Amino acid sequence: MIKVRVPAKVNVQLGVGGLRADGFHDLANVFFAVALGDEVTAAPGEGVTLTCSGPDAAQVPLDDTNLAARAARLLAAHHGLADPGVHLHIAKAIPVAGGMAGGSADGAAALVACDALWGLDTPFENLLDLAAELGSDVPFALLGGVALGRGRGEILEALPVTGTFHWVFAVADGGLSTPAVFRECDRLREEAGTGSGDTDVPTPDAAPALLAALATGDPAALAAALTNDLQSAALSLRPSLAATLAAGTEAGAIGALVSGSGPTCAFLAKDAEAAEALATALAASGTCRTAHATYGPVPGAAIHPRATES
Ligand SMILES: C[C@@](CO)(OP(=O)(O)O)[C@H](O)COP(=O)(O)OP(=O)(O)OC[C@H]1O[C@@H](n2ccc(N)nc2=O)[C@H](O)[C@@H]1O
Ligand SMILES: Nc1ncnc2c1ncn2[C@@H]1O[C@H](COP(=O)(O)OP(=O)(O)O)[C@@H](O)[C@H]1O
Repeated sequence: MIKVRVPAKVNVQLGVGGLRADGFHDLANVFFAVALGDEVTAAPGEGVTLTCSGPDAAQVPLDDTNLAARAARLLAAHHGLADPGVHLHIAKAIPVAGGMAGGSADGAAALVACDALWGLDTPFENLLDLAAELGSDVPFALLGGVALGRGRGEILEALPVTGTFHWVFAVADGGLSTPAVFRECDRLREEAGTGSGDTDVPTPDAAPALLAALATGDPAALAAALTNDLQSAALSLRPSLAATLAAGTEAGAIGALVSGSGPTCAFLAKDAEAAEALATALAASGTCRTAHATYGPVPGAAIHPRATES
């Protein structure tokens, strides 16, 4: 049995370019991996089967659309395995459809777990290519740390970072659909008269102040540099998130933004103690379902050394 831990992400910068002909947007996506994560276990089985546990398990599809199952089948096909056998179990802690790339994390974890279970020893570069076939966010879940994602987010460059940053995530009731939030971003741009195509919208790039804040490990500077071009679209589709962001700021967060396509809201705290107090205040604020204190950056999908047996 192989157990893999995999992190969720927050986008500390999400610069969104225009809509491309292939339906994706070019991004300057600065991913940041946090300790809040899922665990995916791979055990010998017949065919590809799946179970899921955790408070949000009922919202996770257990059919072939699940990114963990798709990852197992893609890896098997890559190696020409005609009859792959694995039972995957997802212990789900990452909010579902929350803008924290939980499905992508499980896809990355399943690639690593099945690779080990089946003794394939696939080179990391090939795993990254398979991950990009599964989804724009999946390669980062393999890499972890902090990275700039270009293209649709799949072309990664690891970024230098110093120290540990402390975060709180306020989990909303219900999710938001990623394609719907990108569509709303395009609609708001059209409405503002700026155009939404890739010839109208400038190609985004990582902000120098953000890169410096990460490299020097300065939480106040990172807080000041947090940006998300999808935030107004997420707020447009879910206006109640404004109250969540305000509650976190009033409770002492030094920075606040919607995580990716939302609706989870992310708050930066000055230290671990401040993060715990902020999570308690947010959970009691009535503006979210629950709140978790966590930290990062942490590594990408990795086999848990003490949970592996043959
Ligand atoms: C917005 C982000 C920010 O990291 O994550 P979430 O907040 O959803 O976790 C990502 O770009 C989500 O990546 P991911 O969830 O892997 O998306 P994919 O499966 O590749 O694409 C789903 C759909 O989202 C839209 N999409 C995604 C990526 C991108 N660069 N441009 C897009 O327009 C497209 O409509 C696409 O059909
Ligand atoms: N392993 C998985 N965990 C969660 N959702 C999954 C998974 N595989 C596929 N999905 C589907 O992907 C959708 C987006 O989920 P998720 O990746 O959690 O959110 P987001 O795209 O906001 O980061 C879910 O609503 C669900 O239908």
